[in-house]
Amino acid sequence: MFRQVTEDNIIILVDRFYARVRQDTELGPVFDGVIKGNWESHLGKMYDFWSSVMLGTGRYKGNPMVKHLEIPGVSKAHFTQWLALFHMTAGELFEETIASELRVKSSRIAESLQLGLFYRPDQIRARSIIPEDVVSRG
Ligand code: HEM
Repeated sequence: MFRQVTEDNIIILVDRFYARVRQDTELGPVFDGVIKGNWESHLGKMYDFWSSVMLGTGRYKGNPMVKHLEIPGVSKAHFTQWLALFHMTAGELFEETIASELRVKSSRIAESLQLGLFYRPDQIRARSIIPEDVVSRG
C-alpha cells in the first residue's frame, strides 16, 4: 500500500489500470481500435498526464478533449466503467487519502470530458429540465 504519490507509483498505477482496460470486454476493443499497436506511447502519455495531475509537474502537453472527440463509439457507459476500474485500482494501491484524491480528480475530469462529448442542449430542452417559459423554442 503506497503512502505517497511518486513517479514510480504512478507508473505502477497506470500499468495496472490499463492492463484491466485492455482485458475489459467493453473498453478493450474501443482502445485497441484507436491505439492499435502503440500501447507504449499511450502509456507514456498517461504517466505524464497523472504526473501533471497529482504532482503538478506539467509534463503532459496535449488536448484530451479533442482526442476523445475522435474516438469512434465512445459512450457514457464507457466512462462509468473506466471510472469503476480506475477507482478500484487506486484503492488497491494507495492509502485512503491518496486513493480518495485520485477518485475525486478522475471523476471531475471524466465529468468535464463527458460534458464536452455528450452535452446536447436540445435534449435537455426536450426532457423539460429547463421550464418551457424560460427557453424559447426556435
Ligand atoms: C476520466 C476519464 C479519462 C481520462 C482522465 C482520460 C485521459 C486520457 C488522456 C490524457 C489521453 C491522452 C491524450 C493525448 O494523446 O494527449 C487519453 C487518450 C485516450 N483515451 Fe482517454 N481518458 C478517460 C476516459 C476514456 C474513455 C472512457 C475512453 C474510451 C472508452 C478513452 C479512450 C482513450 C483513447 C482510445 C485514447 C487514445 C487517443 C489517441 O491516441 O488518439 N478514454 N485519455
